[in-house]
Parts: sequence; structure tokens; C-alpha cells
Amino acid sequence: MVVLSVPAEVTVILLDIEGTTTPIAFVKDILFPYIEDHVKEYLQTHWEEEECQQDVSLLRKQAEEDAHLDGAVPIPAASGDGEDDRERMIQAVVDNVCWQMSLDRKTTALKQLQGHMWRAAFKAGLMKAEFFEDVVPAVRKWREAGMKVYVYSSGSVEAQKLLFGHSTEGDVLELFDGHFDTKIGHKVESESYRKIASSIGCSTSNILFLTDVTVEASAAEAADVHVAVVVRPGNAGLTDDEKTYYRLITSFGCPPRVLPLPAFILTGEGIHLKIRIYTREFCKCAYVYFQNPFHRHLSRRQNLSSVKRKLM
Ligand SMILES: CSCCC(=O)C(=O)COP(=O)(O)O
Ligand SMILES: [Mg+2]
Repeated sequence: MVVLSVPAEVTVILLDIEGTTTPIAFVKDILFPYIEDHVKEYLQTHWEEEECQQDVSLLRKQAEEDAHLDGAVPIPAASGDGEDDRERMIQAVVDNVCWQMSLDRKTTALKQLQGHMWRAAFKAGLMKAEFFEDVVPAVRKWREAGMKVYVYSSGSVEAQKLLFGHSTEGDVLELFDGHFDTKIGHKVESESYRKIASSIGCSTSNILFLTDVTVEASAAEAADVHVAVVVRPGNAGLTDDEKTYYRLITSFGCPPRVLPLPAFILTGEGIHLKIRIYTREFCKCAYVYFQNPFHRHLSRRQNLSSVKRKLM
């Protein structure tokens, strides 16, 4: 196990869900099949409701944008009031949803409908969200240490709140200061992270983003957000370059030994060195060097040398 420091300037932890707080298996084996199994029945039951019609309109708009894609499923506008027309539209929405899900698309339209469908299942106690065992204790510790903790997931804010409000560990929603979804922008776009910082009222460099997806980490890093890639059982593998480049963590947990840290620590595995002595002054430059050992310019390396000298 390797101890990684978090720079003193970090005051906000931004968490991804799938593959970070929650096993991918829970999403792929429980949440998504629920949608595929129930989408037709859901549409038939709720079709006349305003919320359902808004979801369908958003899906139709998305389908228009997707028209050029291979296998895209169009959603026709209503052409009459008849039962046949309604059934034809419902079937088109079902096919569109299943097509999007087969590609694991993260469109706002799909995520909005999914969130509305999961609501009934969570509220009826049919599903309880799962978190890796280190997640809830670590979030509590971070908050005690004065950090703010936010969630940024492709899952809609409503779905996120259902998840954290109905988990195997009870209702832990109050542990989070706020939630962001793709309405603020996609997770692979740097601008989204700037907007999140602005919405929180901090600088991007005050944020540490934890995600399992390196494209998301890269987009966040380009916006000057600190990042660490989360390696969990069941996550997609990383390339050797990714393993070298990114800080990797396998747990949010703090090690049992209490260190005189400027902020707090995460644990992980990888090529990173272990710093035994921390001071607020040295922590940041060492962290920057470890995060990107091969690409930082000389002055960063000089910083590290001075850290090493002080540590020896
Ligand atoms: C309430 S999140 C449900 C999972 C989901 O729909 C999803 O797309 C997760 O994506 P993430 O950005 O959290 O990896
Ligand atoms: Mg994820």
C-alpha cells in the first residue's frame, strides 16, 4: 500500500459514482436491467403524464441529433390520437432506449428517463444502492476534516439522490454538499469542471476529482483540477501508460497510522513513492511530481529534489 498526499489547496472532493463509489456490477447487473425490463410497461403506465412526455420529447430531440449514427433508432412525432399511434411511439421509445443502453450512452435524455424509472423501484425498497465499504467512512472523515464533498456522475441528479438516499448503508444523502450531472456538461469536457468550480464557488485547483475513467480524469486535469484514478474490482483495465501517468487509488480509506498531514490521505498502489514526512509547504510540489512524473517541467523536479533533501 502506498500513501498519497492531497495538496493543501484541495478543499473539495468531487466523486464519480460507477466504478468509483459503486461497483460497476451494481449498475450493469441491477440498475440497467431494471430499465430494460420495465421501460415498456413504464411508458404505457405513465404516457399521459407531463413528466413522461417531457422525457419523450428530450429523447426525440436526442434521436434527431443521433440520426447519422449507425443503428440509430428514430422517435416519430405523434401523427394522430389513435391507440395504434401511441403504441407505435412507445415501441420506438423502447427501441431507442435499448439501443442507447446497448452502447452505454450517457445522454442527458436517457439518464433523465432512467432516473424517473428508478424512483419507484428505490422508493418501494426493490433496490438498494451499493457502495464500496471504504466509501461512507471516508466521506465522513473528509467532512470532519472540513472538506466539501460533491458528486459528479452521468447519472441524473435525481438518480444520484435516489442512490445515496436508499443504500445498503441507509440514507447517506446528507453527507454530500451537492450533485452535478451532464446538465452542466459532459464528463469528458474540461469546460464542465470549470462550470462546477464556478457553481461551488471555488477554483478548479481546489478540487480533487476521483474517477475510474481516464478520459474524464484527463478532461478534469486540463481544467487544472487535481485527479486520481480509482481502481476497483470489476473496473476496466488501464494501459501501462495510464498506470504510469495517473495517480491510482484502490480505496478511499485512510491508513490506520495517523500522519501529520496538511489535509488528509488516500491510499493506492502504483509506482508512487511514499513520503514519510509531510509539511504543508512540501506536500504540494511532491504531489505534482508524482502525479505526472515524466511530463512536468524542470522546476517541478527541482522542487522535488528539495523535498527529497529535506526528507533525508
Ligand atoms: C445514479 S448513477 C447511475 C449510474 C449511471 O447511470 C451512470 O451512467 C454512471 O455513470 P458515472 O458517471 O457515475 O460513471
Ligand atoms: Mg465512473
